[in-house]
Amino acid sequence: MLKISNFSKIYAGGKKAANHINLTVLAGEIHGFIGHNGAGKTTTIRAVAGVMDFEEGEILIDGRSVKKEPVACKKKLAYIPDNPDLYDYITGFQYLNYMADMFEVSAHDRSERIHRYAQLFEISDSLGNLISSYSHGMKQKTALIGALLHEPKLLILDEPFVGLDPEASFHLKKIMRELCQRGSAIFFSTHVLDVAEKLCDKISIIKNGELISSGTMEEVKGSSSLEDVFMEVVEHEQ
Ligand SMILES: Nc1ncnc2c1ncn2[C@@H]1O[C@H](COP(=O)(O)OP(=O)(O)OP(=O)(O)O)[C@@H](O)[C@H]1O
Repeated sequence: MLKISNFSKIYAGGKKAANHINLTVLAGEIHGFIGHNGAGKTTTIRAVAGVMDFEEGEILIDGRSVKKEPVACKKKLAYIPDNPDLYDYITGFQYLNYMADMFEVSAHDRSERIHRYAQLFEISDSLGNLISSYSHGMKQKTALIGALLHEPKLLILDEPFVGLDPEASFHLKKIMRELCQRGSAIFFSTHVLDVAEKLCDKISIIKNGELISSGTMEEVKGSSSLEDVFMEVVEHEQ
């Protein structure tokens, strides 16, 4: 579903934030992306989501190039940045209908999904209010619902659990598993290693723009904890 080949990114000013990254996420997989602050996670995620240009490499979504077929790729994916900026002066409900229109979600499906997810995330009563009145977590929940409305083939999340209350985190993990069971793929970054260890089928560790470990959870961590392996590779690998 997602194939990153030889991806490199050099920012204006010369910072090489990603260096020849190769990574594949198959349909039905939850793939966690971990690394220290400034390692290159957001850079990679933004390139995959098609919101940042890059000089070298190729990124394919369901076999189509994010560079050559950006619209076809965007139709298949949903992307939530680490700090989602929504439109302040519309209501949550208007925002969700706008997203549903963009992704051509039928009236029946949007109504059922908005209702179901809003109830799960306990924001049904706020959807009629302006987004400017929402807390950070409420904005995040609204962005999540908007991302889920068209059942994306690839869901890309940058630090999805930051700012969510424990109940919402629980529901999000369940939704992520269910989405993958229906054949979608998920690629997400996190600093919460316990969550990554429990939730992910595969894991990739990035350090200073280089992928230093990638594979199934068993391949990457063996019988150790993910935290121990992370500390070891981040401290000792080049
Ligand atoms: N727009 C930019 N211009 C120049 N350098 C940038 C830019 N964005 C990011 N960088 C640099 O690229 C490197 C990777 O940043 P990135 O945001 O991808 O890291 P990250 O792994 O997501 O970090 P964090 O866990 O702190 O969110 C960092 O050294 C950062 O300073």
